[in-house]
Amino acid sequence: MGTPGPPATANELQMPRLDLQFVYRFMKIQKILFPSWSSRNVLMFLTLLCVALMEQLVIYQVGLIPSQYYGVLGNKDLDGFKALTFLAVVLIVLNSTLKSFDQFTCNLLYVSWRQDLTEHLHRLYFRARVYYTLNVLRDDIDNPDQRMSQDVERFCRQLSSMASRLMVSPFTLSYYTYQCFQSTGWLGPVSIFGYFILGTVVNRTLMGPIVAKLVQQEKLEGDFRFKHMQIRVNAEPAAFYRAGHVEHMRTDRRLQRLLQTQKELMSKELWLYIGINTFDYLGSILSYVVIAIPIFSGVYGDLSPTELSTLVSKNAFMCIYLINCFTQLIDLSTTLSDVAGYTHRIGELQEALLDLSQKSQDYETLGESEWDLDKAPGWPAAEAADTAFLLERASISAPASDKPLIKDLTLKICEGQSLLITGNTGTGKTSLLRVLGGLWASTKGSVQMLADFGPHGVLFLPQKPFFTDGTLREQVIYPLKEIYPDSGSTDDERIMRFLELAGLSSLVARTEGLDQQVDWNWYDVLSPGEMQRLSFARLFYLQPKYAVLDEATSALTEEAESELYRLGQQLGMTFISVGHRANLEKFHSWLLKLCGGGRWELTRTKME
Ligand SMILES: Nc1ncnc2c1ncn2[C@@H]1O[C@H](COP(=O)(O)OP(=O)(O)OP(=O)(O)O)[C@@H](O)[C@H]1O
Repeated sequence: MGTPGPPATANELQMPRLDLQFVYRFMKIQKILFPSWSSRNVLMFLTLLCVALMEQLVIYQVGLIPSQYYGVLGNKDLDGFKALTFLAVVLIVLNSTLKSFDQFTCNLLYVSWRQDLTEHLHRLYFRARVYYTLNVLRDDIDNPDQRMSQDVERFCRQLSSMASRLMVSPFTLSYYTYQCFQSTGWLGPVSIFGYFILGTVVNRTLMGPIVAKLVQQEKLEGDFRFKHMQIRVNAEPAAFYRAGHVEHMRTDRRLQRLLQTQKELMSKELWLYIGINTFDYLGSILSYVVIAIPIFSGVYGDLSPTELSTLVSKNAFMCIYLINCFTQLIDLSTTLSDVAGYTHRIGELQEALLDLSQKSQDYETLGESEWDLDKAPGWPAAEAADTAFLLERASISAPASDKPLIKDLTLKICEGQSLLITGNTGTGKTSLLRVLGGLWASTKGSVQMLADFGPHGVLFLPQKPFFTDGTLREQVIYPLKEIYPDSGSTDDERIMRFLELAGLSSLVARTEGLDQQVDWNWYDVLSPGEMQRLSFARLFYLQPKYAVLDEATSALTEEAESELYRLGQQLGMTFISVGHRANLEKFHSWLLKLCGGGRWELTRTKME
């Protein structure tokens, strides 16, 4: 096993472009959006296609109406006029209904795509401990949260806005190419296609730098949001430091960087807009150029001026329609460059997540089901293991460091043989727990966890207490889900008893019961000592056989600390604790002292 470190990825060196990698990533995302032929999204996509085609048919009919008015008005045909007006009103109502339905289906498709893509990324992100590795140990993927929230949202929105225009284009293009060919021969379609290819090449060149800039802009957008998040989460310490001024300056600096990049993006987009508009307007005279060539080369030499102008008008109509189809596609260039930027950001994240979840599966022993109902407290426990951890000549280093924190540690942690880990700051106490918990791999030797995670197995209380959003009950039973075996009053009694034992009876009054939804952030309203007590209430409720505690009582008095450890012992827990106070020794059989530079000493303690 090697130390997990940031693997050197080619992504860091590559500028995101409109290239093959974009196509590859785009197709991979499409597989998530359209998982099978019978999927909901395919059905919605087909509905959208039908609506868009019907819309085109109706638009064509509406386009013919003005010329028919000339006929009925010229002939003073009142009945014809009434019938035509009725038809026009019906067609216009039909057209606006279809257009609105088109928009509605696009919006539904956007929501459905967003749901599928975000849920897919969530599945990978929350699998095993991928979220930890990605956020803490890898630095090549910036702001995964921004990618899963805003980037996915914008990608799906832009893609859905392109969808209906893009999907009808093969049909309209084929139809009008045929019509254009009928009226102008091969010259019309060939020159229009040539013009479109030229426009595409020019636009693609102009879009290249936009994609890279957009990716950079989204990164800075994520950094800016993160800064605000940092202030929000740390508002109290910041206020103690009177940090408003300095944080104002730093937050503004991030904003400036973001806005500067946005301006650069806009100036790059300016060139693309110039390209698109030039192409649009040049296209409108292209139809006359197409007609002019045979006229000046004498093909229509024998036609009278009237016949010639009729021919010109007919040909121009078909050419303009065909050119219009192409310009609509070219107009999508700005949207496409946005989609390409988001595709790269989401694609990079997806690749990193797949890579990490693949690796974590290789040495993953914890299945999600292990936190399920059948292992909850009060439920018949599976045969518990006598040994929790077995380390053989294990060496540990911090990520991306070759200096060992611990060298050649051989250790067996068995039931009833509690272990206290001490040592100076930075000697690797928490790192050892990270290796025991499977967050880090050892650099040498082997580390085995022989007991399961969870109730009746091993439970970790990290140095920073962790609380989820939700009720007091959800904090206590965490990370079990809502279902628990002794539901109703039996479970309530247990929770109340453990809260009382942890010295938190008053908290129940504050939250007005176990199941009252609170709208506060638990970190803001609980003192550090209360947070540690609540973590212990959780520990008592879950009753693991082995409790791994990382300075879990550092904010409490020695008496409170002893009391909580004593209760834990009475509940039959074996402790693996990191702590500094001599007071703790009496609850442990072994003392592992980390001396720095990889050295360690393992001795027996004098238990009470
Ligand atoms: N994610 C990380 N990336 C790189 N280095 C890290 C990381 N986490 C910890 N370290 C480094 O590893 C060393 C050991 O850290 P560790 O958290 O194990 O210390 P500790 O002994 O628990 O200290 P303390 O008593 O302050 O809690 C420290 O020098 C720390 O800076």
